Amino acid sequence: MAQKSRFRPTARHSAKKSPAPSKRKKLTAAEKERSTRPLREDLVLQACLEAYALVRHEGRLSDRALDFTLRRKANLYSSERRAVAERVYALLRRQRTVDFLLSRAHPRFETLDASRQDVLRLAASRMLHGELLGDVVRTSSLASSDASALSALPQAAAALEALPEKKRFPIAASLPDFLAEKFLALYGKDAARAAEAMNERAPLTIRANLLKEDRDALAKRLGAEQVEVKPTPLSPMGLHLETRLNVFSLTSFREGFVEIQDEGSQLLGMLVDAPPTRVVDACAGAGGKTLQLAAQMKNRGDLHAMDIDERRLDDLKKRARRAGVHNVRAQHIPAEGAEVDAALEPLVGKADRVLVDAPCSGTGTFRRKPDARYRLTPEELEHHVARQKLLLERFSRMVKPGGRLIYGTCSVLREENEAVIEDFLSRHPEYTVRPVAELLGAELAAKVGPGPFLRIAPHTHGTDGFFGAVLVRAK
Ligand SMILES: C[S@@+](CC[C@H](N)C(=O)[O-])C[C@H]1O[C@@H](n2cnc3c(N)ncnc32)[C@H](O)[C@@H]1O
Repeated sequence: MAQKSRFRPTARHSAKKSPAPSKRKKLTAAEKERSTRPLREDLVLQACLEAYALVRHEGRLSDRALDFTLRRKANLYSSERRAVAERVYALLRRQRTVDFLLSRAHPRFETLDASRQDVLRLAASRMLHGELLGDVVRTSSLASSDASALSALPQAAAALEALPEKKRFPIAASLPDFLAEKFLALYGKDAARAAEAMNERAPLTIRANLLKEDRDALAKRLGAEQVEVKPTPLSPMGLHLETRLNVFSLTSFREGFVEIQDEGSQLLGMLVDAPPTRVVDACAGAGGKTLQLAAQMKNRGDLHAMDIDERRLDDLKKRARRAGVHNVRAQHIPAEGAEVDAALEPLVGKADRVLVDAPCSGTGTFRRKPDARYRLTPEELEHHVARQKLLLERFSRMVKPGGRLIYGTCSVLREENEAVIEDFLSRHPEYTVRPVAELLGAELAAKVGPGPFLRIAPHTHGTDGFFGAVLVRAK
């Protein structure tokens, strides 16, 4: 990034991807007027500052901070709420770049108070995303010395470009140094492209609930709700929403025809290929994949959904009810100690499939959680890896002879993926790798790419980053 072209005026945030109002629903005269009205920039700025400060200075998660702020700002119109979310996310994605540029462009940036710095950060980020200097200055309530710093951003960007690659890349990609190193090692000459794609806005993707109808029927149903969709290129049950809207407000959602799920997550779910017998989803969370597995099982057999987080399991139960899923048994399990063994004992050696969708660094989902990268530390990554190895070991005990163990993460890092599998196989000669191509079918396998594992990422597949491995236990 940080080529001078970044400062060329390109599409504006809301102008670029806002749905055509007429496509969505018939607007009342008042709504029509509001949707075409210019943003009340002072209110938008206040809301951006509040949400951003909650993330940057108080360590809140970005989605929660935005939710919290926007709930309190009930007077904002939907176009303004969208602008707040887009601007805050855009800045979080480019935070390190923006800070570097401002520290070059503004002689006293580091000594300014936090809120003045944040006003400047938001303004610089908008320029970085293609808005015009004049528009940004006019709508940003900047002190005049701060406004002139913005006009020095292109020179600061040139200074960034002139840095040696090892220094430039982490700043340009807006990644912590240790992660940037890992990206370079993993992707080599494609590292910049990989990081760029992780800094793009993610598509809004849904999965058709195949217990009710297939994706073509769902696309028609959504069309009747004035929602434009496009089939996902890889998953046969996915649709990208072309219109930005609140999915929860759709009748199709409330009636259980739709689940929000990234296309990559759907592909990982497909690897389970769950028969209608006994299946365990060991880290089920709120059930994104559990519901997909229930559909694979045609709502028959026993699907054991386990997690240590009771609240997520409560969500799972609600989602299962909405989706018309009847074969799930949600089980809250302890995280550690002898009680874990006792909780799993009845299923030891009994499951045809065990999915371990392990907690991970989330490096594959940075486009949705742009602040996550700044929280991740090398120590935390080590902790994730140790836990992944432990969980794979622990839950593998439930796989019956001839059954399959499916391991997945939403990380792109080898230490959380291939290395965890290698470690497991070194201690378990009774398991062999089943190449994912055999489960996905020739056509899809060709699109997903070579190798025994599922390894997808935003820059290569347009999905979130996911890893999946299928291990078969000898009979
Ligand atoms: C990647 S998330 C799962 C996402 C979920 N499968 C989905 O598709 O929506 C990992 C989950 O592992 C759970 N977890 C963490 N430690 C665990 C443990 N010791 N045993 C079981 N689950 C655990 C977390 O609570 C979290 O819900």
